[in-house]
Amino acid sequence: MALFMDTRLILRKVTDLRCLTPRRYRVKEKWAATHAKHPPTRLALHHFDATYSVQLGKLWPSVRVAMLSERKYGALLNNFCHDAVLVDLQAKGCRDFITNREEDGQCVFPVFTVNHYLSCHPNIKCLVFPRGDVTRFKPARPDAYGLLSYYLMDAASVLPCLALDVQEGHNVLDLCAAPGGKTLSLLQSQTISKWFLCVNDTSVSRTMRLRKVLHSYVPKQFLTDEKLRITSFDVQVLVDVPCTTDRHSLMEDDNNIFNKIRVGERRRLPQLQLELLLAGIEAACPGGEILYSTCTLSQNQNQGVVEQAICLARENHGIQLEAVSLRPLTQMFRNTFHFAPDLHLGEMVIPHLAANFGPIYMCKLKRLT
Ligand SMILES: C[S@@+](CC[C@H](N)C(=O)[O-])C[C@H]1O[C@@H](n2cnc3c(N)ncnc32)[C@H](O)[C@@H]1O
Repeated sequence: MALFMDTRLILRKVTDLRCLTPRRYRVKEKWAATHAKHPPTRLALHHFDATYSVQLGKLWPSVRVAMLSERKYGALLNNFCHDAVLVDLQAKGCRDFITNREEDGQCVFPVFTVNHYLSCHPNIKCLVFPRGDVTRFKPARPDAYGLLSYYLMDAASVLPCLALDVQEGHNVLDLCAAPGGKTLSLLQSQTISKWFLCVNDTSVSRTMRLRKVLHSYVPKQFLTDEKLRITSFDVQVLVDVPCTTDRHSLMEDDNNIFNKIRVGERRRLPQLQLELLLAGIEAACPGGEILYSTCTLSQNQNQGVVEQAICLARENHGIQLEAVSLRPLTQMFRNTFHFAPDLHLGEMVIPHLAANFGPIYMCKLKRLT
């Protein structure tokens, strides 16, 4: 017994790394200097409590609990990978929420409308654990060619790509593309060889991450200049703008937009979002479609930006736009995600403890002139 106690004592001492650090290198942590009195995560929570309790009313307490809990991921399957991970993941209890929707019950929309989104993206597969199951995915492993088998992302982030509805012959512009989750979803489409994709992002470091993601998941023959260009323009435009990234802001103090030194940047966000959406609208041809998306619950950054963009495009550029209903899409996935009820413009996945995805806001506009 005494021996056992001694061993435990020694172990505890060894795991306390301070005893392995020479005294002159030890740093005494200074709380006042190293820990902000009001960490950005707390500032974000105060801000969200003030604005979202008004905006979401009685929904806010449950959305708040979900946002402060561990988020749920989806595994976007990499169709270019040669390993049979789909069967493995299904054996673990996952299901592809896009094609396997039995538990979504009866659909109230005509079959042709519901199937429309899927007919264009039969290959996009995103696996999720069932409602209420918070099992984590293991990191993806490379196949014999070095391509990773799946990409972990908020499963709701696939919805803007489905909503964009890319078809053969389209030119696609992903205006704010890094680190590349949505680009990768778009590239999984069966018709990838029949359209051109242009991806753009201002941030050099994030564009490097985007390149790394693409090279880890997509074979070289699809990354040639004729198929994919990493810069900026055309018909279908995905405008996935920078926003207050509500979940990140609540959970991580690093790189947090609620940090006091970033107040100006945060206040300028709606203006930047408006400029990006207008750039996307101008880049689209008449008849083209623009998909605006964010990962915030904020009305100012969502419907507010879209309303202003519709107005300014008409007044300043003579461009007429109409909002395209995404209701068929939300009906399709209503048992996988929780959608905000009755938004007058666009649709929004709201976090819920049983399906802790989002927030993801999306609004589709069609350029008429
Ligand atoms: C929400 S993230 C995009 C996430 C990406 N679509 C994905 O699914 O992985 C927003 C991106 O917008 C980029 N960004 C910020 N200002 C921009 C600008 N003026 N033009 C283009 N991209 C911009 C940021 O660098 C950031 O990578």
